[in-house]
Amino acid sequence: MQLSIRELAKRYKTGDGVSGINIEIEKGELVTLLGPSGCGKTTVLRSIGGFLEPDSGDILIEGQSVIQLPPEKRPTSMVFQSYNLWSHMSVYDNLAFGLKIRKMPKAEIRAAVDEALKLVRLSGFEKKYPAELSGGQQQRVALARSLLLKPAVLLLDEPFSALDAKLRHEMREELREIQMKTGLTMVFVTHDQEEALSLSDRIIVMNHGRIEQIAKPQEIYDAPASLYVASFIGKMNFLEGVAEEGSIRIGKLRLPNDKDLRGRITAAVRPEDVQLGEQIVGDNILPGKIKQVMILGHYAEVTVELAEFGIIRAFQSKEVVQHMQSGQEVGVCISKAAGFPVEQAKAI
Ligand SMILES: Nc1ncnc2c1ncn2[C@@H]1O[C@H](COP(=O)(O)OP(=O)(O)OP(=O)(O)O)[C@@H](O)[C@H]1O
Repeated sequence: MQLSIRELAKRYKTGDGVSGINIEIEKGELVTLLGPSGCGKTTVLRSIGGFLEPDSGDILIEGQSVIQLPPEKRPTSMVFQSYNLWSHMSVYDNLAFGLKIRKMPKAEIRAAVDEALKLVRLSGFEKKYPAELSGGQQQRVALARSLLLKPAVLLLDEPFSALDAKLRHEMREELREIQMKTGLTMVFVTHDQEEALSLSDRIIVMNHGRIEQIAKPQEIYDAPASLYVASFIGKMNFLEGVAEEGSIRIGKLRLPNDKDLRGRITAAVRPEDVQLGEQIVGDNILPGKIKQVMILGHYAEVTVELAEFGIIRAFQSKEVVQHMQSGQEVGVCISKAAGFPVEQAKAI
């Protein structure tokens, strides 16, 4: 394993912190720590980088414990949201600095800086100063500076959150390219679920200082491990239901139940698993009334008020909703639901 985190715990004086953190990351993986503000992502990342001393637990990189080492002795490098470039130094000097300290010969430094700038698409920017660069360019320089140090694990703390949406998208793609070219292991912190879903090999979803789920993006989306993950990732409907052996009941609808759950549950239903039709009576149909139809490119988001269950949202193709309008009665079918114990709703 490239990076192993074992039973990491850190409690601040305020009582906040993280506990029971166990993570195994393979070489070349890009893993994101995802969760809302205050859930403990930065605490985990800083512990890996050595900027923060955990109360207990161990961190191993390439099989060696690094827990006793200061940040500069660890085989890690951190990219911060705020870039942290030296404003009085040119791009070249910002990049060369760490290598000069390591006493690398001048010619080698030049070659390494050239290569790093090429990787972040900033060849020719050597003589510029940080103030002459855009936010995205400054972040690319910061990234190049970290890459130059050839860390075993690159740590990225919300590196793109200061950038506008378009640039953020571009930077994600560039980071993915860099990962493919270098095969570098990366741990990326974000509170943006879209960023995590589009970037990661695996996502670690955190909540209140604990890990809720570690899985590939598709699995996190299709099979959330808890109601919290279900509510945090993607759009989701929540309906009251009852779980029995082999089935989940939502009113008169019966859906397969693949979990060992019984009794009252909260059923989570993705909008793409809701179908609308003109037929409003039937065994597998819940009656409802359309509240709103919103066309978004090739599909439409339709909001329906169900007689017994309140609001449900459905993603439909544009063709299906062509003749639908607000106030119209519709039949609602659900093809798939995941049940969660009702108590989990309190933990969100
Ligand atoms: N130095 C500190 N002293 C006391 N409490 C702290 C300290 N640093 C963090 N905390 C608290 O610990 C919890 C976890 O913080 P952390 O910064 O790890 O969360 P985060 O998920 O990275 O949040 P954000 O996305 O806002 O950076 C929060 O409740 C925070 O207020």
